[in-house]
Amino acid sequence: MASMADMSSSGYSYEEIQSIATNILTHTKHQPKVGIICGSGLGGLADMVEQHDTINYSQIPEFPASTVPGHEGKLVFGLLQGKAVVLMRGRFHYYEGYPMWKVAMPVRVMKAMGVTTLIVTNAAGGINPDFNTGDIMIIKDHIDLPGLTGECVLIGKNDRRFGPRFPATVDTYDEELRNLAKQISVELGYGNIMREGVYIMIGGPTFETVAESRLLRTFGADAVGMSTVPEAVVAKHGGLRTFGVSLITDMVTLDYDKVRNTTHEEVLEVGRRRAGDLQKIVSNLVGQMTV
Ligand SMILES: O=P(O)(O)O[C@H]1O[C@H](CO)[C@@H](O)[C@H]1O
Ligand code: HPA
Repeated sequence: MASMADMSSSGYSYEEIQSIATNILTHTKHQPKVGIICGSGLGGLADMVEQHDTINYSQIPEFPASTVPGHEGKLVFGLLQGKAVVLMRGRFHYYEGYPMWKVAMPVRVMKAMGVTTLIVTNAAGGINPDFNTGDIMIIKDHIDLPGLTGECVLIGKNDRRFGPRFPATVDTYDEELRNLAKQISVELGYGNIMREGVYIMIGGPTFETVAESRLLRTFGADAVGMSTVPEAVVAKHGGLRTFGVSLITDMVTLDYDKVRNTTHEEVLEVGRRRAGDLQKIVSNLVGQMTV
């Protein structure tokens, strides 16, 4: 694949994406319909997958490498609650040095493999003062801060086979799936920690200053993270149904008298404690959704 896209281009061609997908499918007996991208420390969902085939990213030509602790760098195919899924145990982030298109390129590969529904999970900082560490937030909407400032994942030449030049994004997160997830959460006894809100993406890797957190709050954001939005935008562009969910792993500092440092270790630690709850909700959602 000598002509593969480089850092300066707008991404892999349609044919290149098809070829990557075809290559990956030779490693598995499954034909996934649901794609799941696991957030920091949230890869344990893969352990619930039955009859699994696991492929390291390093085995896949043209796939980026995971460089962040809590992101293992594996594709896991198998059955989750009886549904054929593919999980990314490890996602790519802009702050790792990847161009935006490369961060989200696995979503196009998933679609080329036959995926019609995308589930994105992440660890996020709580901005809404009514939230608590350990809460689970269904993403109702997002703010693409990099996109608004000129780093939209869809910048570059548009191939209509991927989607339209000017996609609407108002309904990126499927209402039916959000409602089903809320119902499942209540049934599982998680009603008291379940939230719904707006996720804002920052470029990272710095955690926010107090002034920045205050700014993000005035924008109307409930939670902040460094991922998810490029993936969801590419999914919407490609006509995939999307569901997003955040585990609130820390609360951002909005008060100069209560300054505290957020660390990635803390994010992973909360993930270790609460990932099981998120996994139960997501696996039940997959089990009950129509595909
Ligand atoms: O969004 P995910 O991949 O869950 O990870 C979140 O956790 C990391 C910071 O601790 C950042 O990468 C942030 O985006
Ligand atoms: N800020 C940004 N990204 C994050 C945070 C945060 O507080 N927690 C987890 N990911």
